[in-house]
Amino acid sequence: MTLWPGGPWLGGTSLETTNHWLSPLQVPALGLHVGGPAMLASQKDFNNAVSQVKLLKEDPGNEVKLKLYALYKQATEGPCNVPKPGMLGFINKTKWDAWNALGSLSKEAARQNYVDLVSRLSASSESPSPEAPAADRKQPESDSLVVTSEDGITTIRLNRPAKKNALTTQMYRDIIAALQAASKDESAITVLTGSGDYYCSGNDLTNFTHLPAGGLEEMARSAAALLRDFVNCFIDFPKPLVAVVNGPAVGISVTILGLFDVVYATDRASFHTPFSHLGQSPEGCSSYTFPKIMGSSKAAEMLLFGKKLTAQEACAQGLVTEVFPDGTFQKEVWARLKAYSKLPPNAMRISKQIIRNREKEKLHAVNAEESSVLRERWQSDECMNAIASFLSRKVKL
Ligand SMILES: CCCC/C=C/CC(=O)SCCNC(=O)CCNC(=O)[C@H](O)C(C)(C)COP(=O)(O)OP(=O)(O)OC[C@H]1O[C@@H](n2cnc3c(N)ncnc32)[C@H](O)[C@@H]1OP(=O)(O)O
Repeated sequence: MTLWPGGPWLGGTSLETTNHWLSPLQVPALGLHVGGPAMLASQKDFNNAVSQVKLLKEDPGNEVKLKLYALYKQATEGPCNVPKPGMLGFINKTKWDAWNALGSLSKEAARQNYVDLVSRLSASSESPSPEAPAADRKQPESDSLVVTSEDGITTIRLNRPAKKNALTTQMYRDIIAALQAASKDESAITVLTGSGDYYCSGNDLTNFTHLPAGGLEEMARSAAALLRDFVNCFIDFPKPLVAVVNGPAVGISVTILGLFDVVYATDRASFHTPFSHLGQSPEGCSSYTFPKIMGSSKAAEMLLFGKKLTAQEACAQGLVTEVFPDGTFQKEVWARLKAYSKLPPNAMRISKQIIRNREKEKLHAVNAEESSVLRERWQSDECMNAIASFLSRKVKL
């Protein structure tokens, strides 16, 4: 099926005509409503993305063009409220379905998703080769992250055991780079794990103490942008992604587990999302994935009240795939992963795509919204006081 046949309606499939992808109504003079949370893409970002689409070197394929179309319509006109085309207008109907599927997604979130999608397309069309061998991998900027590739498995290891593997700003950036490299390398499976007795104690709370020249507002803006980019990488990661949870997990290291394909945990692990205690709100798409995984009331107990789950409880709730005795955890898990890594990699990728793809746009929208809400939270007294209490050693979770 081609959704973009040559013809007056949509233009052809060649890249010279990509400026017609959005032309059922001809791209209007973009006099769009701008509003909503300030951190979402600006009108200018959106206009730039619309121009950038026309410069893509590779045709992104019909499925992606359909997404671009739907997001464009939602961003410029809001939810689909035009009558459904009849069966004979097959292309119109397919496009209508794509737009309609975005439901009540706000114009601002659609605009952000459009900008994110174009930026991902631009990045991938600029990448020099689809396969970056492990030897060419750019090593992380600091020792706090160690990336290795062996036996068909790329392992990203948080390596700051003295600080319970708390995530510094540089570590978020390094993880993003490591995931981007892993998505293109020869490995079949990618693993995230930690060094020492903790898996990860979440965001390094001292990240909030390095105030840039623009003050608190600028700090919150850039942290929200980093958070959004970080979580987007997990949403889009194309290969099987496995968390090897070697000890307690806190905050964002727990919430993103909903974006992993498999989660193995030692029986020493615990899972803690103390957002209210910290004056913060959920991220990592957990406001969407947790209720789906464990039901809304169990999710609320974790995300609103900060209930800490044992590994067995997390497994019973579906957040963890399997729990292993601590004494044999590493041996058992790695033996299993090595066996899985020998399975045909393309089949695993394609199966993951089928399982995850229809959720992706939703997850991007959730991520944009959560990041936007957190940007405000990080500037609140509740959050500032909680962080100050931790840093002055008055409170430990
Ligand atoms: C830009 C994107 C932002 C995304 C936002 C995400 C939100 C979150 O992730 S919220 C979760 C934030 N995490 C926490 O609140 C955990 C705070 N840490 C603790 O409560 C405790 O340290 C612990 C329960 C994790 C461990 O307690 P334990 O007694 O075993 O060890 P400690 O002596 O406290 O820790 C050793 C050492 O590590 C430092 N540290 C631990 N966690 C953090 C952290 N999250 N941020 C900064 N520093 C941390 C702790 O201060 C100790 O340091 P010193 O040895 O120098 O005192």
